Amino acid sequence: MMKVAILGATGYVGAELVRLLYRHPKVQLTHLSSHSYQSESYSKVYPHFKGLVEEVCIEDDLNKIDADVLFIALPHGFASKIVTPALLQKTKVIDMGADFRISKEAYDNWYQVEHFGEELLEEAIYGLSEWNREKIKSAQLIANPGCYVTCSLLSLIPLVKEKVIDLESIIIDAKSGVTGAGRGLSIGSHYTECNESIKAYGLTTHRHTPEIEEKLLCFGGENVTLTFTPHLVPMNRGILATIYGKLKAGVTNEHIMHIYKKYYKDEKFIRLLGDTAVAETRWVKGSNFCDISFKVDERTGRVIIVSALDNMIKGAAGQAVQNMNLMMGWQEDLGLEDAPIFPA
Ligand SMILES: NC(=O)C1=CN([C@@H]2O[C@H](COP(=O)(O)OP(=O)(O)OC[C@H]3O[C@@H](n4cnc5c(N)ncnc54)[C@H](OP(=O)(O)O)[C@@H]3O)[C@@H](O)[C@H]2O)C=CC1
Ligand SMILES: CC(=O)N[C@@H](CCC(=O)OP(=O)(O)O)C(=O)O
Repeated sequence: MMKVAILGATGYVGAELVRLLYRHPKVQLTHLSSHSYQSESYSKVYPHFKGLVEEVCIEDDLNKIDADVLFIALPHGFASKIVTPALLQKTKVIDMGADFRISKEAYDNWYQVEHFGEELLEEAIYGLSEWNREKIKSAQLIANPGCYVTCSLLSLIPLVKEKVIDLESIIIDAKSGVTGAGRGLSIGSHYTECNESIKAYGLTTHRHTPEIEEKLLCFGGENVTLTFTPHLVPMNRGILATIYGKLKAGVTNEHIMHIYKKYYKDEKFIRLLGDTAVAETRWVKGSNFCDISFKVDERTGRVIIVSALDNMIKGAAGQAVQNMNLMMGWQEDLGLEDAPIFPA
C-alpha cells in the first residue's frame, strides 16, 4: 500500500479526499493535518467518518510526515512555501490550490498573495486529466485545476481546438454551490446571507479568468479573451456552467457532436448528453462525472453549452485521485467508481 498524507484534511476538499481515499484499494491514509483541530480525532471533526477514519489530526509539519503521495488542500499561497525540490525528491505532490496552476505573472496580477515557488512552476504539471494524461503519468508535482475551470475547459477546449468558435465571443456564466467557498467562516456563506438568493460576484476580476484563458491556449492552441462571471447559488455542491459562443458560419449541431465525440467518446468521466438532455448538478453529485450538453441556436449562430460537475469531486478531490492513479500507473478510475447520489 502507498502511504498518503493530506495537508488541510479538515477543509471541505480535504474531507472529500479522505472519503475517496480511505477505501481506495492501493493506498493507506497515514497523516491528516489540520490547522485548528490538531490532536482531535478526525471523526470528531467530521462525525460521518465515525468508525471509518479515526486517525488523530496532526500539525502541518513535513518533518513528521512520511508519505509517497502528499495532497495539499490548503488555501492559496501555502503550497508555494511548502513545496521544495527536496520534498519532490521524496514524495509526489498534488496541490489542490492555485499556486502552481498559472504563470507567475498572472498569479501576481490576479491573486492577493505572494508566490514563493517560482522555480517550480515549470516542473508543475497541470492536472486536467483528460487533456494532460501523458505528462501527468510522469509528474512529480501536479497543479490540480479548480471546479469552475475544469467545467469550463472540458466544455471549451474541443471547440477552440477545432476552430469552430469565434475566440472573442465566449461568455461563461457559471454557478457554484456554497461548498465552493470552503468551510472557513465568512459573511457571504452564512445561511441567511446566501439562502433564498443568487448573486453574481467577481465581475471582470475573478481569478479563474486568466487560468481558463491560459489553458485554452495551452490545450486548444488559441489566444482567447473571454468573459467569466461566477454566481453563488443556495445549494451545497455543484458547478453549472452555461457557455455561449458565436460559431463560424455553417457549423451545425451534428458538427459539434462530432467534435465532442472525437475527443471524449472513450472518456469514462465525461458524459456527452448532446442535445437530448440538459446537464444538471443533481445528476453528477458525489461522482467524478462532468456532464456536457449543448444546442446550436440557428437563429443567432451561437452554441449554448451547459455542463455540470461536482465542485468537490471532478472539480477537486476526484480529479486529484484520478491524477494520482495516473501518476502511479494504476487504473485511472480506481476509487472513483461511485454513481452520483440522487436524491441528495
Ligand atoms: N471548495 C471547493 O469546491 C474547491 C476548492 N479548491 C481548493 O482547495 C483548497 C482547499 O479548499 P477548501 O477545502 O474548500 O477550503 P477550506 O476552507 O474548507 O479548508 C482549508 C483547509 O486549510 C486549513 N487552513 C486554513 N487556514 C490555514 C492556515 N492559516 N494555516 C494552515 N492551514 C490552514 C484548514 O484547517 P482547519 O480546518 O484546521 O482550520 C482546512 O483544513 C483551496 O486551495 C481551494 O482553492 C479547489 C477546487 C474546488
Ligand atoms: C463559491 C466560491 O466562492 N467559489 C470559489 C472558487 C472555489 C475554487 O474552486 O477555487 P480554486 O479553483 O481557485 O481552487 C471562488 O469563487 O473563489
